[in-house]
Amino acid sequence: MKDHQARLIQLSYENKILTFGDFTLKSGRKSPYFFNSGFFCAGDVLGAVADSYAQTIIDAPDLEFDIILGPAYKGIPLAAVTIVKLAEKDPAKYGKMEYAYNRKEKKDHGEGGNTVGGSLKGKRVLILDDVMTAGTAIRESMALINAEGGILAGVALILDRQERMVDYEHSMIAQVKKDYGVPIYSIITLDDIVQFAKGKLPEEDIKKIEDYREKYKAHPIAE
Ligand SMILES: O=C(O)c1cc(=O)[nH]c(=O)n1[C@@H]1O[C@H](COP(=O)(O)O)[C@@H](O)[C@H]1O
Repeated sequence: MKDHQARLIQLSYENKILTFGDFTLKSGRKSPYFFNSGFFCAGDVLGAVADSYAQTIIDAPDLEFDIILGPAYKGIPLAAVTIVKLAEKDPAKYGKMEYAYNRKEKKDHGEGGNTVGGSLKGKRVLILDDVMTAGTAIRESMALINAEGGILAGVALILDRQERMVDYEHSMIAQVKKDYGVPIYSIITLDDIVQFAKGKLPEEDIKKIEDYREKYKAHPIAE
C-alpha cells in the first residue's frame, strides 16, 4: 500500500467512516463492514481523501478526461475538493478544468437542466464516486452522461468492494471495461481493508470479513 492509501484507511477508521459490524447494503447483502463517505466532514479527513483521489488520478497511466462528474449527493463535495487538489498539484493540466454534478430532481426554471457546473456535452467525463458494490449507482451516472451528450472516460472511486454484481458472477468493473473500454480506479479495495483489519480486529471479526469476501467475490467475466 502507498502512504496515502494507508493514511486514508487509518483516518477513515478513526473518523468512523470505515466501521465493522452488521450492515445491510443497497443490494440487500448483509455485510460485516461499511464505508460511509458521508462522514468525510472534518477538514483534515476531507483533505486527505481529496489528496488520495488526486494522487490516484495523476498516477493512473491511461486516464484522459476533460471534466469530473460528482454524482449527487455524496459525490458532489468529493468532486469539488478533488478538482481543487488536482489544480494545486498540476495547475497547468487541471487549473482550468471544471467539475459538474447532477440534481436529484429536474428543475424547469432558471438555468434548467439536470446538471450544475461545467457542461458535459462533447466532453470525456470522469465519474468520481465513493463506493462501488454491485454497480447500480454507477449505472445511473452513465445514463446521465449519455443524456447530457458526454463520453464516459473512466471512473475514480474511494473503495472498490471487489464484489460481483447481483445477477452475475463478475464485477461491474469487468462489465464497464468490456462495454466502454474505460478504466476504473479505486484508492483502496476490500483487500486493503482486510490487511488493515488484521492488526486491529479480533480473529473472529476478520474471519467474518474474509468469509464475506469469499461469498461475493467477483469472478472473471464469462465470454
Ligand atoms: O450499500 C452499499 O453497497 C454500500 C456499501 C458501503 O460500504 N458503502 C456505501 O456507501 N454503500 C452504498 O452503496 C452504493 C454503491 O453500491 P452499488 O450501487 O450496489 O454499487 C454507494 O453509493 C453507497 O450509497
